Amino acid sequence: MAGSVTAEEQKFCLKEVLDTFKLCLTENKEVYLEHYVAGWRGLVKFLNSLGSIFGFISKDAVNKIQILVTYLNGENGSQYVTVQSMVKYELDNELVDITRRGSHPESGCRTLLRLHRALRWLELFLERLRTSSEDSKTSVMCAEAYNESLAKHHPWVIRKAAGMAFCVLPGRPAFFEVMNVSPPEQVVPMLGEAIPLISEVYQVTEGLYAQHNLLDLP
Ligand SMILES: CCCCCCCC/C=C\CCCCCCCC(=O)N[C@@H](COP(=O)(O)O)[C@H](O)/C=C/CCCCCCCCCCCCC
Repeated sequence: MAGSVTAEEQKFCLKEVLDTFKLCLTENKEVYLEHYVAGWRGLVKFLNSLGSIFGFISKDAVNKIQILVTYLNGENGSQYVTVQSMVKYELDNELVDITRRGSHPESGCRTLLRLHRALRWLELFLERLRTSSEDSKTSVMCAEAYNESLAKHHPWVIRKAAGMAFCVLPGRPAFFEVMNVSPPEQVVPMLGEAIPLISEVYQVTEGLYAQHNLLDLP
């Protein structure tokens, strides 16, 4: 049926996300926006499978993905092929609110920055998952990763809501099951493959944003 999304398409698959992040970097270490947002889309599937308490997080991520997809598919889409070209285009054309929110509250640069900060959370969380023992608590790993990364950018109310959502995260075995990896023993090696890729994409973006003083965009 045209336009309908099958259950299979909505199902998270760690391998799929891994493959997407593999495609993210060009030979010159630029970040393809198309694959970057595809990686996030895949991750949001995981979040959606955890229940409605994560809906406010998923909604925010989907909203930001959609903003970037609209730029990618828009009339200036060719300027948005890589994060590097997006930064250059938006800065050259004064399309970014640099110090306070003004006429460009949804620039590609500030929108991607929010996902970029979340990518650091993901890297820290996955590394904890990878090295955890069977009885480790995903809620604790998630909260620790959050406190080391995203939390400093969020107001009290969001930190509280996120903290409450983390408490209902499933245990490590159920969590691994949702990753849809067969056999499940492959989850840890697959995380071992995914984390350096995610980390490299994060580092390249961080370097670019630092170089242009964009790390604190309002
Ligand atoms: C490999 C499989 C295992 C891990 C799967 C993880 C799946 C995670 C999928 C998505 C993560 C959500 C990314 C959230 C982006 C948040 C961006 C952000 O910081 N937005 C805030 C600021 O935006 P503006 O107001 O300036 O536009 C916004 O205020 C935030 C709202 C929502 C709360 C965000 C809390 C984020 C918590 C970290 C994610 C926890 C997911 C737990 C699931 C394991």
